[in-house]
Amino acid sequence: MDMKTGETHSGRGEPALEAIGIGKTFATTPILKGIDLRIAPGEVVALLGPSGCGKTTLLRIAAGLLAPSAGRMRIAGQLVADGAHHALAPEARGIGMVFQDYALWPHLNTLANVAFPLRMRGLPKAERNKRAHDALARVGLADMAERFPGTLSGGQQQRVALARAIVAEPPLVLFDEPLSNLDRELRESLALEMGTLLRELNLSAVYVTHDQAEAFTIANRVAVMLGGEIAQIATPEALFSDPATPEVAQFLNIGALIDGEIRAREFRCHGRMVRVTAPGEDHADGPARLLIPRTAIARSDHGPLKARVARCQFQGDRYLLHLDFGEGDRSLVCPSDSPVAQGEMISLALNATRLRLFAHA
Ligand SMILES: Nc1ncnc2c1ncn2[C@@H]1O[C@H](COP(=O)(O)OP(=O)(O)OP(=O)(O)O)[C@@H](O)[C@H]1O
Repeated sequence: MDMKTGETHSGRGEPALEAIGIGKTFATTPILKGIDLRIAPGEVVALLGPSGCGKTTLLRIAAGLLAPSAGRMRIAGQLVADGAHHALAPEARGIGMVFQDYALWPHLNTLANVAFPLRMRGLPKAERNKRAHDALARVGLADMAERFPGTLSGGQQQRVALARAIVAEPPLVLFDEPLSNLDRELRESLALEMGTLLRELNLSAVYVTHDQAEAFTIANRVAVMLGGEIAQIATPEALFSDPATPEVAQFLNIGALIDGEIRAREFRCHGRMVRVTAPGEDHADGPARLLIPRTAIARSDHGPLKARVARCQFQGDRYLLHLDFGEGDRSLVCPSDSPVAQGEMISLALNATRLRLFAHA
């Protein structure tokens, strides 16, 4: 990278980010366990996972705020971390960052805030103002250059933060839960806006969030992180239709997971309320877990699947039946036009192609 202009000369055809076997141990506790991740130029990957799974730690390693204990990382082809011995300083990585709290300077106007990283790199004033104006125009704030952050809405401030992150045309932008401080409604509309903007700008980005809807709205691919590992990385649609493990299905709350066994190509659960032909390829006899996604069931008087109604919830335009399959699993719900008494058994039709079977390890 040219330290004066902040231009990154490493190849744009290289992956925006490449992590190979990244590990991180705090004291004696392994927090990241061999993370492999490759982000193509123009791709947005969300790191999605429960609190403590290591998302922020991985992001901080990419930013250069933490060194890994093991593994290598490249940004746009440039080696930025190699085990615990070599780590390029954050400011030498040429990346953009957007944080939870926007971190805008209250005493600088929008244009000066956006131009700030260029000022740090010693660009002449005319050049940095021109580039800051361009970045503001790209996020749709061309006419707000003179305004101060305190006079902007939360959404506008977030767009200023994005303009500042992209002003030096970084090969990679890191987002650390940028919408998590906002209330739900604003978060949803901003996620939609941010997703559209990231695609239009053709940015390469890592986007950390624990909000599934936000990850699905914003990212091309979502990496589900569980216990310091990437349990699965795929498009949102593929995660839902083909979760790699029961844990991924459970974290994404796709439907009910029922323990049982396969015998002669038939899955049965011990409570005997579920008995279906085992979906997919040949399965060996033995203990297994069946995933019944919410999208696989519908009420039907003569359906093959039986469930007990645990709760009937009135929702204004319909009822939502919370179902119990006899093992205390209440994660399946089914809409209904009419109320059903608690404890009543109902029949369900099944879309067998959507069922998923996991053999017990
Ligand atoms: N500097 C540190 N020293 C010791 N332990 C740490 C340090 N930083 C993080 N951890 C631990 O590493 C684990 C992962 O933290 P991390 O912040 O990466 O999780 P996260 O997935 O981003 O969670 P959240 O969504 O709550 O931010 C946690 O158990 C945390 O307590």
